[in-house]
Parts: sequence; structure tokens; C-alpha cells
Amino acid sequence: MFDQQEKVTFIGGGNMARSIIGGLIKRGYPAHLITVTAPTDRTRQRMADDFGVNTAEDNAKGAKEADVVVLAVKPQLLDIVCERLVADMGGHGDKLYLSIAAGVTVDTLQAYLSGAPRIVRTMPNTPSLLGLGMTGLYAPAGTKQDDKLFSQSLMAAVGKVVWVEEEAGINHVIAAAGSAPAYFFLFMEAIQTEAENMGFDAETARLLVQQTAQGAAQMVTESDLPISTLRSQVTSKGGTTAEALRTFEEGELSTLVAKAMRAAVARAEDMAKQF
Ligand SMILES: NC(=O)C1=CN([C@@H]2O[C@H](COP(=O)(O)OP(=O)(O)OC[C@H]3O[C@@H](n4cnc5c(N)ncnc54)[C@H](O)[C@@H]3O)[C@@H](O)[C@H]2O)C=CC1
Ligand SMILES: O=C(O)[C@@H]1CCC=N1
Repeated sequence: MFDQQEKVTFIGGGNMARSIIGGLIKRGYPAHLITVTAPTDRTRQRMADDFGVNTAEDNAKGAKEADVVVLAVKPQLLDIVCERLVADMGGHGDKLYLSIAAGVTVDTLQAYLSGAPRIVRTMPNTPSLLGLGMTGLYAPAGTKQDDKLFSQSLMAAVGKVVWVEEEAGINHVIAAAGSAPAYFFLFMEAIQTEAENMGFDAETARLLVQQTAQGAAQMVTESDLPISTLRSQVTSKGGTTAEALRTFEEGELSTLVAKAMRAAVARAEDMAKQF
């Protein structure tokens, strides 16, 4: 599965790092090649207990031995974390730096990392934990093929990958995939709540929504039909679904979704100016 097995250090052990590491371990990436750095004992202990990976409190200590450093802290912390990292390591060490941060450009990362020449941006999502992630990748011109291939194989181990030609494409991946699990969760929460209002207990309401969401997603995955055809197959003329869909249309659901996705892109663009 993994042609190249490099030593990978994750700087930060939060939700997204956990999802990627969990997915990697599940797919057989050797735990002894993975290190996670995090400031709190609790996070480091959980990572070690759950996945058997190495941990370090000190970022530079964790990164120094690595071939690949995954930057997995919040965007607003990246400047301080990167600047400290290269200072403590005595330079960027010519490592491959893989960023998962939203809204921080390669140019900015390069400035934070004292000119590190090997940087790849990725935009994953949390279903990576189950091996069902969707990741966008961007490598600036001149990136070595080996670095592209390793970045791709790492993220492909936890789901599907797409490359974007322009860096701006990463923001579009954020809108359509990085942030998007939350859109589906919100929709599912709304169905669950209303099912409870209709009298189902919480457990049954959750079962109704989770099984339906999983079934619908699986149908999209396994069918060659357009999603709109799958929708129309549910929609009997003059029936119940038509009434529900008409209500969504009256509420301009499609326009609202487009607006929400544009808002995610705009926020990523703002962040890129800010950091
Ligand atoms: N959560 C998501 O669905 C996605 C997040 N991302 C990106 O992933 C990055 C991390 O986001 P989350 O995991 O959601 O955040 P999070 O808040 O869950 O995790 C951040 C982690 O950083 C660590 N940390 C804090 N200060 C540190 C320091 N000085 N040195 C080392 N580690 C430190 C902590 O372990 C903390 O748990 C962000 O840049 C975000 O843009 C990208 C795609 C999806
Ligand atoms: O909300 C965020 O900024 C991050 C990036 C994509 C998903 N979570």
C-alpha cells in the first residue's frame, strides 16, 4: 500500500491530525514512523494510547528526526509555531512540509519556514478517520515528483485525492469538501430534531437519519446516474417527496448552499490576507 515509508511528524494533535493518523494506522502505516507533537499531556497520551504513535512535547524535537512534517495547528498559530520550529531546529532542514491549514498560502508558509523549498498544501476532511476522506492537494511549480507522490500516497491512504492546478483551487476544495462534512451534519441534525419532535425517541431518530444518509451516499457512490436522477426516483408525482422538495425550493435551498460555499471561500481568502 505504501511504496514510500517516511518518518512523519504531525505538529498538533487536534481533530484533523487525529482523523488522518487514525486513518493511516487503520491502513497499516507503521505507528513507529509517526510522531505527534502537542502541548498538552492529555492529547499526547490519547494519541499514544489510541494509535501507538510516538509523541513529543517539543515541536522541534519531534520534527528534527522526521522526513516529512505535517503542519496541523490552527492557521492563526502557524506563524509562531513555524518560526519557533525552524529557530529551534537551526533551519528548515530541507524537509517536506505538508500543510493542512485553511487560508495560509505557500508563500506565507515559506516565509514562516525561513524559505523552506519543499511545501505541499493539502485540504483534507475529518472522514479521513474512516478511510473515507476527501483531500485536495496543491504543489507549487518546481515541486519534485517524489514529494508530490509521497503527499498523494499519504492522503490517498485515508480517502480520495484530487490535485488542483492553481492554489486558489484549495479554497474551492474547502468549500466543497473540507468544510462540507459539517453541512451534511447540520442537515442530519435538523432531520433528527424534527423526527424527535414528531415523537421518535432520540435513538430511533438518529437511526432514521444515519441509515438514510449512509444509504443515499452509498447510492451516489455506486451508481453512474446523475444525482438528480436518483432524487427523481424518490419523487413520486403528486406524492410526499414532491411536497418536501417544493418546500426546500421555496426556501431557496440551492441558492443558500451556493451562498454558504462562497462564504467559506471568502473566509479562506480573508484568512490568506490576514496571515
Ligand atoms: N477540522 C477539520 O475538519 C479540518 C481542519 N483543517 C485544518 O487543520 C488544522 C487543525 O485544525 P483542527 O484539527 O480542527 O484544530 P484543533 O484545534 O482540533 O487542533 C489543533 C491542535 O494543535 C495543537 N497545538 C496547539 N498549540 C500548539 C503548539 N504550540 N505546538 C504544537 N501543537 C499545538 C493541539 O494539539 C490542538 O489539539 C487547521 O489549520 C485547519 O485549518 C483542514 C481541513 C479540515
Ligand atoms: O473550519 C475550518 O476553518 C477548517 C477548514 C476546513 C474545515 N475546518
